Amino acid sequence: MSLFSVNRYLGEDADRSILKTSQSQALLAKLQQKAKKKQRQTLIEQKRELPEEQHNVQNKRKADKIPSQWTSQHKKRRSEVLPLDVVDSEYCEEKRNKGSSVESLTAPVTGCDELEDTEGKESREGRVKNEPPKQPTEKTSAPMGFTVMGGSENKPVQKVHRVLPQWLAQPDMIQRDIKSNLVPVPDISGLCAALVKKLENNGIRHFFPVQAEVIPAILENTQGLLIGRGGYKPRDICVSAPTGSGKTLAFVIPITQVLMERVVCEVRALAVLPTKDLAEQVYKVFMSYAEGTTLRVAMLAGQRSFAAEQALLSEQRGNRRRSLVDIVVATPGRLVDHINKNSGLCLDHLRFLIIDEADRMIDSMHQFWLSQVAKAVYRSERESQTRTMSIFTRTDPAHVTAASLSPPQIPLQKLLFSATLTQNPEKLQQLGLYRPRLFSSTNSNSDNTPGAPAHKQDCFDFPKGLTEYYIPCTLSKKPLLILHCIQHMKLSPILCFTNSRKTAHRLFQLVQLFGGVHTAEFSSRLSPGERKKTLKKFEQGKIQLLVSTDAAARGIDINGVKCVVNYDAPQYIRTYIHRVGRTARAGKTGLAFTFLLAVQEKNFLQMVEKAGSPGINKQIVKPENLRSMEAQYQQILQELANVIKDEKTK
Ligand SMILES: Nc1ncnc2c1ncn2[C@@H]1O[C@H](COP(=O)(O)OP(=O)(O)OP(=O)(O)O)[C@@H](O)[C@H]1O
Repeated sequence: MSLFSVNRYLGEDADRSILKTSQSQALLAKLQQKAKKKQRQTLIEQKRELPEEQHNVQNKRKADKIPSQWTSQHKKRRSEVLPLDVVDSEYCEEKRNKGSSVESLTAPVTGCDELEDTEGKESREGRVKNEPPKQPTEKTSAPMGFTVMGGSENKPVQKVHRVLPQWLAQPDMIQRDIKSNLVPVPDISGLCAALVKKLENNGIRHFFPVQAEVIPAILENTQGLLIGRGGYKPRDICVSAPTGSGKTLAFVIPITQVLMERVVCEVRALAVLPTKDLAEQVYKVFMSYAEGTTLRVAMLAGQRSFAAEQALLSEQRGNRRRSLVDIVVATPGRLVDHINKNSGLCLDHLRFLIIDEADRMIDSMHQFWLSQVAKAVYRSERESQTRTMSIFTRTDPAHVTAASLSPPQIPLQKLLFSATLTQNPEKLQQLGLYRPRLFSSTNSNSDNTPGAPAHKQDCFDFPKGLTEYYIPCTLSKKPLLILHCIQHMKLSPILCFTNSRKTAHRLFQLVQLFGGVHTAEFSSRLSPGERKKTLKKFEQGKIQLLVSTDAAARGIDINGVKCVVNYDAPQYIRTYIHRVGRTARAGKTGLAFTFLLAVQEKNFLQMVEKAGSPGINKQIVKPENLRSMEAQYQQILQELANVIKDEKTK
């Protein structure tokens, strides 16, 4: 028997399953009622058959007003007819329903005592007032009048609404429309002239909305020796803004600004990204703004040998270790390697931990990379003092008290960025955020009161300049459709996504055999060097169709993608958002097409609508528009079969 129950919000799917459960429970209740009715009928029939002698005993007792008692003989006989609990409760109920005197039958039976407390009493009073007998309620008739210990009860499952904590329910809002909310760079205070000049040289005279909000928020907590204002620990910052909205500069600029004032070189900023390609991209941005300053940046993503990376990190001078970098950009696996192998990466002075593509990084939390970083950051005081002569101490995060803040501290501030940041507090909790502050371009809570239930699932923002379409099609027509997009709809350059490496390769081969279209593939089949070259060619407009796996779906900033095509419909909404987000970046416009099979249409459209898409338009491509290519297509399919065969033998 459960003493209490905890109702948990399990997402919309759970709600649906609750609905299903209540439906099945209703069905069960109906069946139980039917069974009960049948039992009652049997009972009545059996009662009629009770021996004359027993009726006489009962009648005699009633007449003499003998306190109602079951004689052992009576009990025995009743139990011979039906099991005791069934007989007693049903029989009592039957009697009561008929409005007859039930005292003689109910009094000695414990299960019926319970009934007496509630319904039985009422019915007697009712009879005194000559009121008509009441119909038994659900409670009295339920299960035979006895409280079933440990049994399953037919209670409807309570629907639990999601309730967000205040910081998630009430974010600092970021304007969605980039173009009409540009903020001139000099309007943001706290940036030195050199950095403003560098921004200008890079063609940046205005900040995008996310940058205008987040840069001051990061700068406001940093003074002098990097201790929070008034000695307090700065709040962690989470940023959820659309793809291509400029999140990278939102952390690169303030971090560069803060660290430019440092005296001693130590690792003070660590940016963690899920893939090598993304790490390299962020590394390049840091490098471009660190150029001309004394700041040093290193990348730990396995692009070089471990020893080469190690040499970048620190050098030994006598018995002292000297850091050679201020900013480290890393992938989780390589980072953990360096921490565990004690390669010279010292995180004692780490001030900023940037987690880009945060939702993906949370998913990879099973790799325990964050706990390894935390271990390296909060090493015991004694241990760290033997290695570095520091005036700072760093203690494990705990409650903030006057005592805990009295020695100088280097606070560690976490900065999370994503276009699809989860709003699941349980997932975010894994990051151990300190008084987090959310900047978001969507408010998923329709009711703005703090703690009010949010009924929607995670809802995301789409780039303003993006127009979404879907094209209903059949499996065999997909290759012709992509060619139609290039040759007749003139949509190139197209970034085309497939769900697997194999499909990407086959489609690439097929389009090549067709001829007339400059095509390339982008997947883990290629080495990092080849991938880099391919992206460069695509950016230069030398490739009309780039067929890619999801390797290029997240975070990759490719200039001039006019159109994204989902050759295979993505299974998850986050994948869709990141794929289509490779176009319509930095306030520009872009098109996204998704090829949908008839069986996929309903679910896919529902998924996109639920995620907050402003609308996805239907684009029909008539079969006659593809007919001119069909004969060649059939011929090429045969050629392709031979190419595949050759490939396999090789
Ligand atoms: N203030 C600005 N002015 C002009 N261009 C900008 C500005 N800020 C960023 N950009 C450009 O916008 C593009 C997108 O920026 P960025 O890659 O940072 O987007 P993002 O929000 O990180 O996207 P994603 O979520 O897809 O990773 C980049 O090419 C960047 O150079």
